[in-house]
Amino acid sequence: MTLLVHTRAELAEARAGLKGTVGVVMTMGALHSGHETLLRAAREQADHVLVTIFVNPLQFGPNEDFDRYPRTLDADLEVCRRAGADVVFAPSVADMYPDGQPRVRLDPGPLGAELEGASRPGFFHGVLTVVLKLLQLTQPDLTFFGEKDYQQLTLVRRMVRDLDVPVEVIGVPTVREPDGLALSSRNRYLSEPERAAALSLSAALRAGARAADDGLDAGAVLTAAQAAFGAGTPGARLDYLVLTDPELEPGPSSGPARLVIAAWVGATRLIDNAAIHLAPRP
Ligand SMILES: Nc1ncnc2c1ncn2[C@@H]1O[C@H](COP(=O)(O)OP(=O)(O)OP(=O)(O)O)[C@@H](O)[C@H]1O
Ligand SMILES: CC(C)(CO)[C@@H](O)C(=O)[O-]
Ligand code: BAL
Repeated sequence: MTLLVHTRAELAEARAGLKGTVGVVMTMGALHSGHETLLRAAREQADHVLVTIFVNPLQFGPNEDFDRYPRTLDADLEVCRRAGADVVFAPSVADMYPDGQPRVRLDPGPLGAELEGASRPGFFHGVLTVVLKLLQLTQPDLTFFGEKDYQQLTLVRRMVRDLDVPVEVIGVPTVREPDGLALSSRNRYLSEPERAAALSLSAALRAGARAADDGLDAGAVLTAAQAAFGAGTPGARLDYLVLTDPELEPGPSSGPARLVIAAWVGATRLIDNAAIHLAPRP
């Protein structure tokens, strides 16, 4: 049985009833198979699964999609039930921020101003603040984050390490549509032609990974990825396409690397990333 709770008091009571290890999956709802994979990973690795569903106003910029973000609680509960979640915590904004917007917010450090943080100022302050609050409220042993939001996963890991938060962060590989598009709640915004244009992101990542597998160097990997992006169905506008090391520090010239991409498709901003293995330099 899946118990739905809305308030802190209800959550505290439900949490006290969970004996054994607890895995928490944080979401903004509009659940899809990517979320379901996180829930199933939690189901396998923890005795109990607690899901949070909260569209966090703190991480949205003034011109972003907070108001229009899909809210589909009934369908989300069905997904949670199917995946065997024990508790769903779906607070209101007033439940989460009873004193209004918090004046104290977590500083994500320099990486918080790069990539997603450069395009969405204040985004990671809002994300890390709500993640820490939800960790405090739910007290998990394990918490699961998708690699699709790779910079978010990296910063959550860093926060947990830097602030000694007693939880294990588990990264879950990106779930994709058969044609390569990374599942994302924002895919719901896409029209049919935009859906076709959105494939430019994953095509760029695939081309970059192929170039690295062929032994090409970092510069050529990036060039191959840019060319594949440009050759996709018109309609996607690149925000960034960057080759970094696995910690999102500036690009390595050999060994493990990460190709990260963000693009606008119409009014929708999508992100994706892939692991790249650069050949050893001669
Ligand atoms: N395709 C996916 N594969 C694996 N994990 C995912 C995928 N999509 C989302 N997640 C993870 O689910 C968690 C909740 O994400 P969220 O509710 O923001 O969904 P989303 O699809 O990323 O939404 P949005 O479209 O707003 O970015 C995050 O840890 C996120 O990385
Ligand atoms: C981690 C999160 C639930 C915080 O609001 C959100 O950023 C998300 O869904 O990835
Ligand atoms: N999926 C990460 C949360 C956000 O884009 O707002």
